[in-house]
Amino acid sequence: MNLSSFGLPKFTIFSALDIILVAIIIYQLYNLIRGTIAANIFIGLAIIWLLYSITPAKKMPLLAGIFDNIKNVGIIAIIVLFQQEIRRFLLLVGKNASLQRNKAWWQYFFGKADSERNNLARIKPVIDACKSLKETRTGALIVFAKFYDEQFYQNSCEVMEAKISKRLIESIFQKTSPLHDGAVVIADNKIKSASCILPLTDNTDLPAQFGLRHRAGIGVTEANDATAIIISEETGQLAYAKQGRVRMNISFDDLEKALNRDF
Ligand SMILES: Nc1ncnc2c1ncn2[C@@H]1O[C@H](COP(=O)(O)OP(=O)(O)OP(=O)(O)O)[C@@H](O)[C@H]1O
Repeated sequence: MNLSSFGLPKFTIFSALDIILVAIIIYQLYNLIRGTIAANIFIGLAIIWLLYSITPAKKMPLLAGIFDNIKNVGIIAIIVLFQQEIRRFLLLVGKNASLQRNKAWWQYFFGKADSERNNLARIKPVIDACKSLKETRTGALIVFAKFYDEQFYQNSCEVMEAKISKRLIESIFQKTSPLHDGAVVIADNKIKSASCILPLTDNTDLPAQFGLRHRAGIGVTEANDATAIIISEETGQLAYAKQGRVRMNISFDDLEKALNRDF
């Protein structure tokens, strides 16, 4: 029996592909906004759209008129409101695709062990530095950027282009260092910059004890394809931020796993 005999469109390989691709896009969008302020905006827009679709235009012309006007500027409003999410989504699609391809080629030619060793070489000094910063209760903010967006970082940072080393990270965050205020950004196997002023998150659901350092650490992961380690000067605790969400009091084992997975 043919589905089209019921008046349904014919199901082809392209229909399956269509459904799979739309499902992937919806899943990625859901992942991008889950737990962030954008999720609340999305719910707000969905409520307005629902009200618009159930408002009887002839019986309630004033309300319908307002919704009509909102609809007319809708696409521009969506672009403005979700600017950061759209940017992250496009970065994810573009840059991740090429990074993954490079990783796959690297592993194909040089083997998995080599690429893991390479990963450890950049993660270990950072974890060792975090251990010592935690012990001495030195506040720190370390950002791992998958893609170093020069425009985004360099306006507010001191350019470093230095080898990743435990002692360098420790000395940057010493209170007497001129570079200790702000964040260190790691990308492309290097400490790219220090003393970076990052955008703060607008999230209102964060714990009261989260000050500017934590807000900047979370904010950068909302605006960019990046993760961040935040070491609290007050408590010495480590937090790990990713896609606008934060894991508090993370252990060093979990931190290593997270960095291995995300970076
Ligand atoms: N926009 C920003 N980008 C990067 N770093 C920032 C930014 N704003 C503040 N900081 C850093 O955070 C420090 C102040 O941290 P604050 O005490 O407000 O944060 P906190 O989240 O409570 O952390 P802590 O637990 O370490 O006190 C500043 O000295 C500066 O180094």
